[in-house]
Amino acid sequence: MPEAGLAEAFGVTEEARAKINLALHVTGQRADGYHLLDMLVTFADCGDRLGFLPAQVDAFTLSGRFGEMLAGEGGTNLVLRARDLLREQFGALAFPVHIHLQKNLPVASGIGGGSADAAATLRGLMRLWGMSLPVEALASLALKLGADVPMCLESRPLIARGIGEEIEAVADLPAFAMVLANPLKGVATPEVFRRLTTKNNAALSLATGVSGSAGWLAVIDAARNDLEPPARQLVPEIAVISEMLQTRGALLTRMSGSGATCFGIFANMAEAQEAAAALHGERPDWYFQATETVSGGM
Ligand SMILES: C[C@](O)(CO)[C@H](O)COP(=O)(O)OP(=O)(O)OC[C@H]1O[C@@H](n2ccc(N)nc2=O)[C@H](O)[C@@H]1O
Ligand SMILES: Nc1ncnc2c1ncn2[C@@H]1O[C@H](COP(=O)(O)OP(=O)(O)OP(=O)(O)O)[C@@H](O)[C@H]1O
Repeated sequence: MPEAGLAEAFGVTEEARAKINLALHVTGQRADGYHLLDMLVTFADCGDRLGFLPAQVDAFTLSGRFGEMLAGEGGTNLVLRARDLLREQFGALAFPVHIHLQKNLPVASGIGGGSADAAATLRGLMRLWGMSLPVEALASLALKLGADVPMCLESRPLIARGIGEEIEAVADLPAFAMVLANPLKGVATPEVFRRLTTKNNAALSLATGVSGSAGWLAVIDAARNDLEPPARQLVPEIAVISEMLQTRGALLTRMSGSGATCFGIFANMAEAQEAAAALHGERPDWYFQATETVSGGM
């Protein structure tokens, strides 16, 4: 469904922006097996889109380049899990709803598509149902849906610690011109964590007073994604696609989340768009998307 169509057909619409882990350090492990992380995160101005409409009975429909991939998953879709969890809070006042998901982001790709969809569902349904939850209650409900969901509720530049629930906004992170690149091989997050050999790495080092794109680029460049080496073992195409981004002029490339999506930061949007078009020409069967990330002062 085209964007205008979604807005016309559904009274309430929400964007589910792609989450980009600019840096991800694994700093420890909790007793329950979850890993402690220290992350610098931003969000792209591209993503999935959701529409919400009152209905006689609950309904869920899908469209978009990757919609088919989720068609057989029924009630396990994070959108429906988010709806059901929120409904438990509001009871009979949470009337039946038709939710439409335009799935534009690759699935299981390290840019938090499912988490962003779940967060957008929480936001959209609270608007449709005309209800809200206290901030802490909403954050803990989000965390039940996945470690990335609390930060996707924010969808602006932030530092996240713990397993992602300790969130601090980063007001001075600038927007970046970026290309997202994915070889369309899904990566199972637990498998990447399982392959980690070192779990007590140094925390992120963020000097105070960093400013401007060049300053932040240097900070990001000095950091890492500790999940990248184990993900590269699982998906050799990650090395290939990173090199393709560099060859097309990226100033910095890195993998996001547990992969396999890699991002390249470019000097400006014109260069990012040109690179994405050239990369698409090289590998039309892969995913390349030029995008501008949101700035902290949005
Ligand atoms: C890698 C990140 O994408 C970084 O933003 C997230 O930490 C993963 O977030 P997510 O996809 O929402 O992850 P969840 O659905 O909560 O967890 C999936 C699985 O990944 C592993 N997992 C996840 C997060 C974490 N901090 N430590 C882990 O070990 C666990 O085996 C967990 O069962
Ligand atoms: N709405 C949804 N969109 C994408 N995946 C979903 C959705 N609902 C359930 N899933 C399931 O969740 C799993 C993870 O998908 P998702 O796209 O969120 O991964 P990811 O981008 O690697 O996330 P993260 O960066 O948070 O690790 C997939 O295996 C998929 O089957």
